[in-house]
Amino acid sequence: MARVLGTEGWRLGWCLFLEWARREEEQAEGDGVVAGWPRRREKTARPVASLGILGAWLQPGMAESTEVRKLVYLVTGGCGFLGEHVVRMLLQREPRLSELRVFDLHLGPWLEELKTGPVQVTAIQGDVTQAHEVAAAVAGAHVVIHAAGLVDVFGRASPKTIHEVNVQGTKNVIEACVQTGTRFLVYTSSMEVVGPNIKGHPFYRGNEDTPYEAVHKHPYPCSKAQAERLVLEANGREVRGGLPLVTCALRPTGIYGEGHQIMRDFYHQGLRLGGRLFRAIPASVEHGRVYVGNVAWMHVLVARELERRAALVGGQVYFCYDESPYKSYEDFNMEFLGPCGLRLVETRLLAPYWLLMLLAVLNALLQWLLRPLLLYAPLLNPYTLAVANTTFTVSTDKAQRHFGYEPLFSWEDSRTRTIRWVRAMEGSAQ
Ligand SMILES: NC(=O)C1=CN([C@@H]2O[C@H](COP(=O)(O)OP(=O)(O)OC[C@H]3O[C@@H](n4cnc5c(N)ncnc54)[C@H](O)[C@@H]3O)[C@@H](O)[C@H]2O)C=CC1
Ligand SMILES: C[C@@H](CO)CCC[C@@H](C)[C@H]1CC[C@H]2[C@@H]3[C@H](O)CC4=CC(=O)CC[C@]4(C)[C@H]3CC[C@]12C
Repeated sequence: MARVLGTEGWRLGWCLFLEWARREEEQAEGDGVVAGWPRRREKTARPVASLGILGAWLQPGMAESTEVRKLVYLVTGGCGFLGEHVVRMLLQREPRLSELRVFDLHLGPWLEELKTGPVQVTAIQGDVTQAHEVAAAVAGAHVVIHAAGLVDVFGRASPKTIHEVNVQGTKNVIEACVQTGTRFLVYTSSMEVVGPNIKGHPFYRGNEDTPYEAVHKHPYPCSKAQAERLVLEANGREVRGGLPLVTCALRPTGIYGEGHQIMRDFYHQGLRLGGRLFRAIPASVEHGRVYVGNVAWMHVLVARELERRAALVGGQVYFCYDESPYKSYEDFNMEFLGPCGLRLVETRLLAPYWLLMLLAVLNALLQWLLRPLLLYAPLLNPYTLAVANTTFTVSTDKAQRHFGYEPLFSWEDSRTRTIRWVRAMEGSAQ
């Protein structure tokens, strides 16, 4: 009996010691803050429950992998082209994730298949222009990746709508962070906040510090520039609970990869034209492009590092870059469309720049005339022609220096994946 009691007593003592150690550890993590992260409202189930408290000691690796799952992320625009890649990347590469909230005006059916994994995926159908919807989605999140936006350079939406979604929507996200105590905000900005400007000045292999006269007229770049400014100005604002907000902005150049709608449009246009696309832009005009997987990876990395390197990363902008080659917009597209059976026909003599501009202006005029009857929104308009026809490329290592970014996908990988995706479209939606 004494012996049994002795054993029980030893066990009890050991358990009490472990419990004491656990509480000490939690205490050390801070009051309501786990190493700078606000603690989740509901308590995460302790990972070693099935093994008993000793399990934590018996299987430290296992305990570690589940124990760390305590972060809640929110991705706005999570069902868009980039957003979907960010969502999938977070699930694959953010081991501390416990819940992933995907907020979008239009939810994708593919979200369902993500709901079976270890991370709770919460789909939220909502509108960033509605402050209360945004606040409800942000409440309790540790990190917000704000990728929702109205990407329209074709005149489909009115300038007012573009402003409401891109500027007011971003204001709502910032205010929601401040009100609910969310400390970390990553904003998906765009190269367009810099240029090309309306004067057509080239930006050749520039970086974040390259002087450039950023002059905008078009609603899309105007809205992105305004929204980016708001996000950067919000860095350091006190959020609920008294801690400072940490923000940064990522500026992708032209994103490409699986799911890219404009690539899809070019592919189908080529098929309609008997497997041909016609060169309109001189091959010497370089246009910066970056693979969607690498843009997503940059978001995941910077979101992770916002806390650890708040002083360095907070309030900063980073161009998104990888090993994609510098080429003209059309030549770059041919890297994928060529292997899928399209060819680029040289028409420089047939279509000089003045003629293209004439066509572009005609398109704009037609769009305006037809607006009361129908939406005419072709790819070619004076703005898209100017962007495609002005060199804009970046060469920088700022993201590598500040938060250790290296592209996850090589150029070969990015190319192969994109070609595979285009090939998968063959025969499908033609
Ligand atoms: N596609 C590109 O080449 C580039 C895109 N960007 C930026 O990346 C972000 C994502 O762009 P993409 O994925 O290309 O566009 P996308 O149109 O595929 O995705 C945007 C997502 O935002 C959602 N959204 C739009 N209005 C909303 C609203 N009112 N409330 C909630 N959700 C709303 C859309 O439903 C969509 O799922 C945007 O902020 C865009 O400005 C930046 C540089 C280049
Ligand atoms: C003249 C046409 C003949 O083939 C080619 C027209 C191509 C244009 C539709 C694209 C050329 C450059 C693109 C833009 C650029 O990549 C920068 C962008 C950044 C963003 O944040 C959103 C998208 C875009 C404006 C992108 C849109 C399509 C082009 C204008």
